[in-house]
Order: sequence, then C-alpha cells, then structure tokens
Amino acid sequence: MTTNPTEPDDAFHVFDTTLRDGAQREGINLTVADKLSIARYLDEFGVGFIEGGWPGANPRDTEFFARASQEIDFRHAQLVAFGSTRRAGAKAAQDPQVKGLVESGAPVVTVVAKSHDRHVELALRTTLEENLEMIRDTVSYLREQGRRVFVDCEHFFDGYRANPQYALTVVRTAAGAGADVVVLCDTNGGMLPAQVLDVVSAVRRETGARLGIHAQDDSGCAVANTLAAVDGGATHVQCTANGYGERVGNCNLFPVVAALELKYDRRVLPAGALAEMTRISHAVAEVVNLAPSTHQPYVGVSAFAHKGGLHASAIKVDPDLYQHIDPAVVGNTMRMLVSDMAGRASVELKGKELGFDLSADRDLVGRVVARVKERELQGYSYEAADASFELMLRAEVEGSAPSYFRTESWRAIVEDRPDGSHANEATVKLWAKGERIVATGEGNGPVNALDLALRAGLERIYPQLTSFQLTDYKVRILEGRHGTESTTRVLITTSDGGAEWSTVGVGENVIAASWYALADAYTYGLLRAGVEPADG
Ligand SMILES: CC(=O)SCCNC(=O)CCNC(=O)[C@H](O)C(C)(C)COP(=O)(O)OP(=O)(O)OC[C@H]1O[C@@H](n2cnc3c(N)ncnc32)[C@H](O)[C@@H]1OP(=O)(O)O
Ligand SMILES: CC(=O)C(=O)O
Repeated sequence: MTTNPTEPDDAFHVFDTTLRDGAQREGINLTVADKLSIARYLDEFGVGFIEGGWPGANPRDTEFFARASQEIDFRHAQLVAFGSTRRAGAKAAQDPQVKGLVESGAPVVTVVAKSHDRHVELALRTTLEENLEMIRDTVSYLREQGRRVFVDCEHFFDGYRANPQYALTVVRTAAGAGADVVVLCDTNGGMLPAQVLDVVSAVRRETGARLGIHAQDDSGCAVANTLAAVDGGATHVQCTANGYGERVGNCNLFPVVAALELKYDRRVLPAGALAEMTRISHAVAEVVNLAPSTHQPYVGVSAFAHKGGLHASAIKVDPDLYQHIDPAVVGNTMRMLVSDMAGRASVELKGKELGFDLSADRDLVGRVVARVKERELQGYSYEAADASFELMLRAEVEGSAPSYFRTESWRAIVEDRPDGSHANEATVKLWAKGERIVATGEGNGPVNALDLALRAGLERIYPQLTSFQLTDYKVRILEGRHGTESTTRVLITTSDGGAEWSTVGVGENVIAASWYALADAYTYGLLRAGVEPADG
C-alpha cells in the first residue's frame, strides 16, 4: 500500500537508525557535530533514509534537525524524524511531541506505536481501542502536514504471539491511516529467524501492507532475522552502522547490505558504494569513539585474515577456496597471519605480501616455518607483529637481519622516593656507524626512559627516527611451562605519522622484553624509511 507516488511499489528501503537507536547504546554520546559527520558518511554510503533522532526530546536532536537540512546537501538519503504516537486522550494536532516532529522539517517521520496488547494496558495505561485511535490520528495528522510516515510497531513479534488479531489490527490501522511502511519490530530481540519468516509472511498475506523490519540483536540473530523478514516479503530494513544500538545492539547495516547486494543480487546501494563499506564502517567507529571491531563480518581487519596452515595452502591455489567473497568488493583486504599454526604456504603467501617471492626456495621457507614455531614456543607471537616477522624473514633471505646499531649494554633504574614518587632513568651504550654512544633518558616509567635513551642516542646519526612515535604498548605474562620460569611478551606499535608497524619482544622480565621490541621497532622504522643498514 504505497502512498508515495515517486516510488514504485517494489522499491527497497535501506533505513539507517545509527543516530537514533545507535545513539541509545551505552557508551555512545554524540555531539551535534558528530551526528552531522555520521549523517554525511551514511549519505555518502547511499542509504535511503537517515533517522536523525527524536526532535523535541532533547536540545541536541532538535538542533541536529535544524542544522542537517541547512548544512548537508543530501545526495542519496532523506532525513527522518522519530517520535511516538500522540498521548492517550489528546489530539495529535495539539500534542507538543507530535508538533515537534512536524517542526523538525524532516520530510519523513517514523512514529513508534504499541502493537502488543499487554504494553497498551500496562505501559500506556489505556484501552486497546484508544491505542488504535492514537495511531490513526497521529498518522493522519502527519500525512495532512505533508509528511511521509513509517510506523514502527514496537514489540510486534511478542504481541503477535500473545494476540495476533490485535497485532494485525494495528498494522491495518497504520496502513489504512496512510503509513507508507509498517515496520515490525523485534524490540526485545528475542526472536529467531524461522519465527520472523513465519510472522512476516503471515502479516504480509493477511494485510497486504508494505512491511519493514527492525530487529534488536539480543539473541545474536538481528542480521539473520532481518534477512528472514526480507525472505518473508519485507522491503524496508532498519539497521545501524556497526550494529550500535540499545542494550547489545541493533541489526548491523553492513552485513545486511552486503548480503542483499552480493547474495540476493538486489541493488540497494548506489554503484560503487559497497567498495567503500570498510572505510565508512571504520570512519563511523572513529566518530563515535569506539575501536572498530576487528572481527566484524566483511569490514573487520580480521574478516579476511587467515591463520591455519591448511587454509593458506588452499588459498595459494585460489583465495575463493577459503573466502566467501573477494574482500576488495567491500573495500577490505586479505591478510596472511604467521604463527605456530602456519605451514609453508602461509609463509610463502606472507612473503609475497611483503614483497618476497619465496616460491622457488622450499628449504628456506621450511627454515622460516621451523623458526616461527620454535620462537612461538618461547613466547613470541608473530601474527600481531608483522614488522618483527619481516626482520626475521629478511635474516633468512638476505643472510643477516638489517641492522643499524649494536647494543653494548642498557640499564633501567626505578628510584622510589620518600614522598612516594618514582624517578625512572635509563642508560644505553650502543655502537652505530663505528661510533660508541652513551645516552640517558628520564621517563614516566622505566620503558619510556629506555625508549627516550635509545632515541637520544640514535637521533643524531639517524634523524629519520625523530618522527617515530610509540602508539601502543601491550604486555602479557606467559605462564611457565614444564617447570620453567614464566616469561614476558611485549607488543609495541610504532607510527611515523603515516604508517604503523608492530614488533614483538620476549624476555625474562618486562623491561628486557620491551627492549627487544623497541630495538625491532627502530630497526624496522629505519628500514621502511629507506635508510641503508650500517651496523655498529
Ligand atoms: C523501542 C525504542 O527504542 S523507542 C525509542 C526510545 N527512545 C527514547 O526513549 C529516547 C528519547 N526519550 C526521551 O527523551 C523521553 O523518554 C521523552 C522526552 C520521549 C519522554 O519523556 P517523559 O515525558 O519524561 O516521559 P517518560 O520517558 O517518563 O515516559 C514516556 C511516556 O510516553 C508514553 N509512551 C510510551 N510509548 C508511547 C507511544 N507509543 N505512544 C504514546 N505515548 C507513549 C509512556 O506511557 C509514558 O507516559 P507517561 O508520562 O504518561 O507515563
Ligand atoms: C522502535 C524500536 O527501536 C524498537 O522497537 O526496538
């Protein structure tokens, strides 16, 4: 029952609610500027609708609507205001909340309505008939005001189980009053795909209304439930970027649109948009200030990272053997992880990724595999330390590891002072380009002092390292095995302001392990910068 003359009846809607339901996630607190920035990313990605928030519910959402239409030249999306049906016993035309929706200026309004009889009686504290009247009146009023209206039927699936006739009457009432789409909501997120398929198919059959789906992820089934609803006849999917949302989250936009485009062969995004998906997902994560999930389907950095040796050996023949799609299609890349689960193929493919053709030297590849396994047994972990792996690989390929300095000794001292403060000092004694260097550093911890001493000692000889910055530092104490002492593993990430690289060090204590990881970090950085190796 489409009432929008500009759209064919079978038009498919990708409706994003990151700025409304996504913002209901614990830990997300968006400014108006953040919301504007996310809206730009979503429009660029090509979603059809952006639900911007609840105008009138808080000053931030009201300001967002005032500014979004002025400041953003939407190319693909229409802005949607969210609100509820009018209050019981009032008139929609006089309801301040409904007026706020009109005053937002948004061309589309989503109205949340009760569709579960128990919610009407307990939460709204009104009659079933008055709830229908609230829906009828609110939708008609908004239509008279020239708005396109979608109705979100809250708790629809639970309501349908409890009282199917009432739930169906709500759908008919909303559609009859002029709602373009009636959205069936799994508000508590407890449904499973087979149930969603059954209910959506039945509602479509019984009412003929145009249906949408809004699935919360409490059972971990939001994406599957959304696709099941599409199978049942829904043509409008509500999702959020990276699955942000109330409680555990909402339906993740990215796997849904990827599935629709790549597996249902349905064009739901503008041409070329899918290849931007990984970048857009990470950009939105940056704006909401949450680290992008490494294991998110399609867009996570681990989504196409292969660790098992057997996988690598098949991928060497054809990547399709262990990948459901070509990562480039969604703007991601395949990565090979080298660890003690690697075989020859893993090392060969990793070598290729790093620019080495190892295919002709079976013995060398075998030696590298053996070395990786032996070092991982000691506590090293190369899958998160590509730079240390490359230095080790180069040592095998080129006969010796690239080297820029030789260590005579180092020491780090922590002084506990009577006032409870600590002084951290380090001294390094090095040889570089034939010169003996003694340098000291004072830092906010012993590792920082060691890093500063190393930097102070080498900076004059290798000015390139002034741009290096330690950006991440992780320590893990590894249990001793078979009666041996425990050891410490340190992973360091270093940046030169553009690229980042990670190194690993293992030692009997945290400072020794840090030293090895730091030495690799500086060595690899100088190599990357194109500096000719020159040992002490
Ligand atoms: C499933 C969802 O995620 S829906 C979206 C939920 N999002 C939010 O709630 C975020 C924004 N909300 C808010 O800022 C506030 O809750 C407001 C401004 C909307 C309302 O605030 P208040 O007026 O203080 O009311 P409060 O939040 O305590 O209760 C909500 C009221 O709306 C009523 N209500 C709930 N659903 C509906 C509905 N579909 N139609 C009409 N009224 C409704 C409740 O019965 C309650 O009425 P009462 O005040 O007579 O008890
Ligand atoms: C509308 C909505 O957010 C829900 O029912 O979960």
